[in-house]
Amino acid sequence: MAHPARDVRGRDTECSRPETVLDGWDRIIVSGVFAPGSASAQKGHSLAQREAVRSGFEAALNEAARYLGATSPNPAVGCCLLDHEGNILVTEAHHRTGTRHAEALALHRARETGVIDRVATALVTLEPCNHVGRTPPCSEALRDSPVQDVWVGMSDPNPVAGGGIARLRQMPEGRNVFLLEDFPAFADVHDGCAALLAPFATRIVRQCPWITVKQARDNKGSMIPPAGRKTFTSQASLEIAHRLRRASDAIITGIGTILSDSPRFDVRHVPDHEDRTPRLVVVCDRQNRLPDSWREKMIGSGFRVLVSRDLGEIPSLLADHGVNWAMVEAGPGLLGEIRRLGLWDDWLDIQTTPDGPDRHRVYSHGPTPLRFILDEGARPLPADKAAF
Ligand SMILES: NC(=O)C1=CN([C@@H]2O[C@H](COP(=O)(O)OP(=O)(O)OC[C@H]3O[C@@H](n4cnc5c(N)ncnc54)[C@H](OP(=O)(O)O)[C@@H]3O)[C@@H](O)[C@H]2O)C=CC1
Ligand SMILES: Nc1c(N[C@@H]2O[C@H](COP(=O)(O)O)[C@@H](O)[C@H]2O)[nH]c(=O)[nH]c1=O
Repeated sequence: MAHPARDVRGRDTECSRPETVLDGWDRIIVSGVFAPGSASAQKGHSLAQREAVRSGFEAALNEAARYLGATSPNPAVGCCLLDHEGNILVTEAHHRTGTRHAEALALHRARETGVIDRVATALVTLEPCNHVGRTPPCSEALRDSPVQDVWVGMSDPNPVAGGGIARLRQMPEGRNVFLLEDFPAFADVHDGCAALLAPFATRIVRQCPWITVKQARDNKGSMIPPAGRKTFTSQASLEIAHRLRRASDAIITGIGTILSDSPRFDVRHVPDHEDRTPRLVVVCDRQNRLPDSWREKMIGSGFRVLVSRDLGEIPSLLADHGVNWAMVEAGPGLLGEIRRLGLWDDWLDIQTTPDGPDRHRVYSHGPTPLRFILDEGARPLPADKAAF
């Protein structure tokens, strides 16, 4: 099949951000250096403070990314609490809808572990909420804590939950709210927060999920596995594909894939969240060819199965089901249609090479949550969470 980059360029005209091509996964870890005289320095932050903010956000992002796919329809959010010297005291994340938000959980842990009086700074990847939902407003939790400085990674695109920054700005003199977007030296950290939020933000703003296509090709460019097999990529690539399954809320596939492979679509090569919501599979099938046996097997394994005769309706259908991030695992037939309609946000192209490791390319229209999927191999799970 032809190279997907052509479509990316085609859609660039509609995009405010330039095309991002990430080649391999070693270059997309959050990192960077501070320019001397940066906005942060002008606003009176020392180098040590800026480094503390950077490493705190990195910790918060990595922790939150582990819950992508578990929090929906809520966003994945991380929070890191620092002491007066900039040391990390607590890093926490939102785990799933209905449970404590990241800030509230981090403050709770700080109280539980007796470090609350040492907390000076809170770094939050998303604007703290300001409404009473299933949990109390995080803006109040921060206001009623010893936190002096709050750093906010992204403002909340959800009109219901916004207003937290304004509320925090009413904190008494001497307590500050900083937005990453005001600090050019933190542009890459801000991009990290945008990438983490992209699935949720897309659903809220566009009423459709973030859609990632995962395409595996052999060394001749074909997507078709050898006879008798379903996959041909390396173990490392399968792990990436299964991390993507774990992080996404739904799989879009085509009837051709079901009939050829009878895919399981479960998460096998990486640890899964025990308590994640049942996965949703949408099968594009216009002629009712879906075998009952496959559907029943999937439902028996805890999946919900929807059938669609109209690919174009799928994004809004998924958004109605609270899906933030959908991945496509389909053959060349459906991928051709998806490309033609421009129904994708990023595209992971895995190509096997004759000798040596597979080659991974990501095509994206902006900060892509795939960075967290590709990056995870470098981050072993903490011992206490390894068995989640
Ligand atoms: N390497 C990889 O990453 C992957 C490879 N594969 C391989 O791909 C092969 C199967 O490929 P293929 O047959 O193309 O299968 P697909 O999964 O791409 O399904 C294609 C079918 O989707 C339906 N469809 C197409 N467009 C639309 C639309 N606009 N709306 C609704 N339905 C639509 C059509 O069926 P109908 O006309 O009946 O509705 C079409 O025949 C297998 O060998 C499998 O192993 C599969 C997944 C991933
Ligand atoms: N061929 C191919 C992939 N193909 C996808 O994996 C599905 C099989 O999933 P499961 O039944 O859960 O093992 C298959 O139907 C197709 O969607 N994936 C990859 O990472 N690499 C590969 O080489």
